Amino acid sequence: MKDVYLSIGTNMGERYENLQHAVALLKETEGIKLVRVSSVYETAAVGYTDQADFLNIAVHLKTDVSSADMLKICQSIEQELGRVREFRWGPRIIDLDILLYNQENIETESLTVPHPRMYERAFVLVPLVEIAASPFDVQLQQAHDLLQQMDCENEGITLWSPFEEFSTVH
Ligand SMILES: Nc1ncnc2c1ncn2[C@@H]1O[C@H](COP(=O)(O)OP(=O)(O)OP(=O)(O)O)[C@@H](O)[C@H]1O
Ligand SMILES: Nc1nc2c(c(=O)[nH]1)N=C(CO)CN2
Repeated sequence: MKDVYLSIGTNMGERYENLQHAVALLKETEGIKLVRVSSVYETAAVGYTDQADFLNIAVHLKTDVSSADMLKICQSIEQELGRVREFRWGPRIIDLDILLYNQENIETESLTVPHPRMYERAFVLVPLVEIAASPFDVQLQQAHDLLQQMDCENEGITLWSPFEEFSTVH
């Protein structure tokens, strides 16, 4: 089975419930095994900054679903939760991004993996490194190294709910 890492973010409505809902839908999806969910982090908006703070998590999955189908699953969960795409980097009920897919480099019209902006985003790297499985995975090692070079306090990242609390709810 392939190791896949996703980033999930939300800054509209009941943010914590949105995360729980998205994780529950992933768990219910045939062919996906949920390995680990990170703690929940509250993070200041990056990119377009004049919007509410986000809650962000990372999840580790094992699956034989192809990367193209994984993207479709992410998009269908976004739709199920009622995401309306207003503008790039704007507020959203839920956003699921594929960070890493089995250490592969993927470049298609609809999918770029590793996610092109993940290595500059502390809101992605902090939860990802928390649940990172293998020290031998070059991409995860790179995430870890880059995070160490960042000053996370300046990035406005705080622990909102620890891993144990989140993972016992569902
Ligand atoms: N690794 C990836 N994970 C998810 N979507 C991706 C990825 N690579 C490319 N995409 C494409 O990006 C498109 C736009 O995604 P989305 O609306 O979530 O962007 P965004 O969240 O506003 O910005 P960002 O990509 O910087 O997080 C999707 O339709 C999808 O085809
Ligand atoms: N803190 C934070 N900022 C963001 C996020 C996010 O998930 N968290 N997602 C964005 C769209 O990709 C843009 N900015």
